Amino acid sequence: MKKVLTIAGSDSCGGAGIQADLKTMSALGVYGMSVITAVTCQNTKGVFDVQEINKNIVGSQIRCIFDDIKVDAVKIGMVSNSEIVKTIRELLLDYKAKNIVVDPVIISKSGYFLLKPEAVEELKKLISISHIVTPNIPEAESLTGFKIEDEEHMKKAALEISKMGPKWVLIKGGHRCNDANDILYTGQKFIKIPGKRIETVNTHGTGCTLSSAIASHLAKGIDIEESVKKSKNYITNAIENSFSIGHGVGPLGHFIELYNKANVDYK
Ligand SMILES: Nc1ncnc2c1ncn2[C@@H]1O[C@H](COP(=O)(O)OP(=O)(O)OP(=O)(O)O)[C@@H](O)[C@H]1O
Ligand SMILES: Cc1ncc(CO)c(N)n1
Repeated sequence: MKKVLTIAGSDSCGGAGIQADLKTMSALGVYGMSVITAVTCQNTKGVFDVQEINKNIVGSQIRCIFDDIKVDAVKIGMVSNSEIVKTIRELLLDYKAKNIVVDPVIISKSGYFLLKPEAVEELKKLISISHIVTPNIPEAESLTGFKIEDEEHMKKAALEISKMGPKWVLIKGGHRCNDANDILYTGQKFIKIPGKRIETVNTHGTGCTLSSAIASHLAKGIDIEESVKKSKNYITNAIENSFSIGHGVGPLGHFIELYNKANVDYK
């Protein structure tokens, strides 16, 4: 069985972060492992408190895994502060980690800063060692410093972010209200990843789920373009099967049987 590591924050209500990552990996038939960078106190209404994990403990978790287990892909989500980001980058380089997917988590849907603003420069260095980076529109705006209002701007942002050194860039369009099209930049060309917009409030953890799905598909040896397309199918189905559990933004449905029944192109 392929083994995928998520390095991210814990979400107490289970919709995003480590919990969403592990649910996605199980649904896609890979073995999920975790390095926790922060514990967030979170529910469907928002993020209320955060305890960052000491960088030495983050480093120690990473060493425990790589010293013992062959890791087929790594997904990185919430990384909280510069010291944690630097520790992760240095160790992944030391261990020659492959198939690194960076979801550059900066701000939660509810508006809570999950990355200290001064850590953005360090985050760019982490992006430089990634196979693929998957910013949403606000994150792409923070990384590039310009406003993104249409697909041309998404392409311009992809070009700018590509100069930071990742092999591929996926700009996610979930924050635009008319469609759910994403733009993939291969370093040579743009590929439009079309998406149909689903009208629901229950979209907690969409970014975490998409990046974990990409890491899971890469781990299986699927090429990057196909991995992104299969993961887009997975996220669309998970949003279609999302549901309400509290008073706010509910989680996605990681139900592989509904995914298979939907007859989406997935092996
Ligand atoms: N309402 C929706 N209908 C269909 N697809 C959506 C919808 N919202 C988001 N998506 C898709 O979900 C994926 C994740 O994109 P999104 O922009 O929501 O990520 P995100 O903001 O990083 O998520 P989060 O920070 O909540 O984890 C993208 O492929 C996007 O197009
Ligand atoms: C722990 C965690 N990671 C990522 C997100 C996505 O915004 C979130 N809400 N919580």
